[in-house]
Amino acid sequence: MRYVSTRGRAPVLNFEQAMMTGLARDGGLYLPETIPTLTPDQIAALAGLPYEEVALRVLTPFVGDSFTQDELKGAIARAYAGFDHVSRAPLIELAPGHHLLELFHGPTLAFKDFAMQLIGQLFQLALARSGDRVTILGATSGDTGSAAIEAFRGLTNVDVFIMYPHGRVSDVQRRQMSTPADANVHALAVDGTFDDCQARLKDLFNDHDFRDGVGLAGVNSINWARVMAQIVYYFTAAVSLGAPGRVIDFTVPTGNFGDILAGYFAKAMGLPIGQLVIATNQNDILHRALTTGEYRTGTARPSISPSMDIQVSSNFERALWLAYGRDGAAISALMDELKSGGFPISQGALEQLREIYVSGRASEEETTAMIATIRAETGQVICPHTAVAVKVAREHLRPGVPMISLSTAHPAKFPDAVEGAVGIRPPLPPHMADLFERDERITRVANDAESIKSLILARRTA
Ligand SMILES: Cc1ncc(COP(=O)(O)O)c(C=O)c1O
Ligand SMILES: N[C@@H](CCOP(=O)(O)O)C(=O)O
Repeated sequence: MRYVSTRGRAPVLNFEQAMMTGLARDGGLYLPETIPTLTPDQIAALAGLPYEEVALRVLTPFVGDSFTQDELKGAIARAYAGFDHVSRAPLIELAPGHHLLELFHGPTLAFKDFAMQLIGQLFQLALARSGDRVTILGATSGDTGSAAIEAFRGLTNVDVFIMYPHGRVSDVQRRQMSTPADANVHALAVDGTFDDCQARLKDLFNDHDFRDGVGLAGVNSINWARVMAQIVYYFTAAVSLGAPGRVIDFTVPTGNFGDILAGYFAKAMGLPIGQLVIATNQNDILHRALTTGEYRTGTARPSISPSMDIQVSSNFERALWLAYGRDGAAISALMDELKSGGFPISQGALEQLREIYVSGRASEEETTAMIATIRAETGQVICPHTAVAVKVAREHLRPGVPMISLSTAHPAKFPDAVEGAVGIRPPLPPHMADLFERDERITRVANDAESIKSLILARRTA
């Protein structure tokens, strides 16, 4: 499989190269040149298989010959062995026809573990083969950072620097990043928003001398491997409800657009997904883009679903590339316009996007109310990101078509929001029970590429 950049001017790479490269050298994002498909029989045959086997069958065509089947199979097995649920991604019925896909049974209690645990394994295989050392730089609104630290902590050939917006992640999320004692991981509190962190990340990737000098690698969803790994649970969930024999709808709480893009790829591979519903919180740039046709950024406002406090939605570039007929020059021009505030989406591209995605938003009050409603109706306690999805999903239910809402984080990661809605603080699982007794290690850093660069150069060992 060959991978091409959304901006059309970076080298074409194989899977392993694209994974180790992260951001393309022209500033774009890598995507597979063609989308592999599974026949209805191949999809039907996934029913009842272990998660790991489905992952192997779905991911193999994307990985191509970068890893042998044994290597990939071993990496998948190790990636999911630490999950605390035998199904890895269990599906529970919330109400007749409306299901929750629980994606928080990995070590850091959010859906990020599905991809991060796997790419942690694949990075180790690739680095062992090449003998290289890398410096991973990540930007997080809370969950990617903790998942990355968990996946790469303690490795001798990797340094990990995670930038998060100071004061804008939950206490649990911050402590997940700041308490690991491993010398190779560094939590950086940036004076800014998540969008600032992501922009600084791209600044440093686009500084080719620095990038090459420290062997910069990226594990945000700018890395195609992140999106790819998330395709799998769309298959396991849909097949367990009768796909390919019936159409299934999905609602995805959305910020950086990685998770819902994985849903699009599942659909393009042949999974009969009907609606793909984008659910945003009050930072609703994507909902506004779909409804008005104008993709315009602003400043993210802190919310009770902080992981989705995002205005510049990185993976939307991939969706635009597909909608603009894979025109790298057009995407480069649009991304330049985005730096000065935004752009109108062309009519043709907008029509294509609207054929694939629908959208909705949940205000702060609606999110809180939905946590309370679900608790009252089912006894279930859901996290605020999940509540955003459930609220929007309920507006898109269709008779006879099952709806699956993605439950992207464990409620214990956001105890204040949950307590504000239902008066209880969900307990952390046993492996994190002493999280608030552990020592924290945080470096405060200015929202400035040079300061972040100096810090990395001073701290890295790899
Ligand atoms: C808990 C949670 N839900 C939803 C999202 C949004 O996912 P994406 O950025 O892939 O759109 C995030 C952040 O990525 C998250 O951490
Ligand atoms: N919500 C994310 C933001 C980063 O997204 P990514 O999928 O691009 O890594 C987070 O929790 O950090």
